[in-house]
Amino acid sequence: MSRESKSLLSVTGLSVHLGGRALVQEVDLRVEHGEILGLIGPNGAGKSTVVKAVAQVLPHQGEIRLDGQRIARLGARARARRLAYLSQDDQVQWPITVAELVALGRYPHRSGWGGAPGAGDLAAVDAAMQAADVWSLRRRRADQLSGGERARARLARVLAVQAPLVLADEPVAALDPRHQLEVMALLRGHCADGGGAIVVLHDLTLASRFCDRLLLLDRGEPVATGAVDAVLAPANLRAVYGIDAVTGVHAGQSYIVPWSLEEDAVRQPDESGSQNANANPSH
Ligand SMILES: Nc1ncnc2c1ncn2[C@@H]1O[C@H](COP(=O)(O)OP(=O)(O)OP(=O)(O)O)[C@@H](O)[C@H]1O
Repeated sequence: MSRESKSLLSVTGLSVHLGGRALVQEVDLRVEHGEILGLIGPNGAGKSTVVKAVAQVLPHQGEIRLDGQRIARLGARARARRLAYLSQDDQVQWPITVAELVALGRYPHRSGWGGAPGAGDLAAVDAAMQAADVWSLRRRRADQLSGGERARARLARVLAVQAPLVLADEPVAALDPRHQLEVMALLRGHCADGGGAIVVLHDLTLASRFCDRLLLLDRGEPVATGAVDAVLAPANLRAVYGIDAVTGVHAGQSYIVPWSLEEDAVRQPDESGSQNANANPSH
């Protein structure tokens, strides 16, 4: 069996052209069962475009396989059961309750795209609302929630699918620190159960804490991919973001905190002993 056929997701030579422009060019990536791949890069780098192409909502070139099967050959229902997509567009347009919004995640499992929900569907919806901490909001109108509440309700809809692969485009952008940690831990839990995820993140601290591997994009092209420490190397942060970062180790795990613009990055270790990336080139 080839390496690709074992991966939960493998993407080869992904390119997206829209409006006469190449938005993404020649991106390769894979997600193994049990793994979070963090997709990072500056604004406009092409992160959402990659995720949308994998979710099959944008035309693209290249090969995308789920557990070795070409995704283009899967029917819409089979695909929707195996891949759940949390888009960056965070609006809820309809005056439905949170419970009804989350139940939309079960449609791929119901007969005839709209048959009555079974006990398994109801249990999945309840579990997803509990996990995303929106149980107490379940009777509230989804279009009247705060940004953070809405983000968790939309995440619950994605969790309710119980798809092996989750594609989450900036799932923590609107969340307070506690809910950010909870959402990342939820995604880790999904992977611990054998699933996998691509998570688009701007927060490099969360990326270093929760992702197994990273893919760094810039201007539509891959700059670095692989182990977190290697991708977040000082040279990459400077080249792509024009920043330097403080790094350290806590509880046996390395972390990173974006610290300064490249121009004023030359600093001495501070009194606490932390060093910036420039002073600690080995990262
Ligand atoms: N429908 C479209 N038609 C033309 N260009 C588009 C379209 N959607 C996005 N783009 C362009 O493609 C590039 C990549 O956009 P994309 O949304 O993938 O970036 P991103 O890395 O997710 O950015 P951000 O961090 O700001 O969300 C940008 O230059 C954007 O303006």
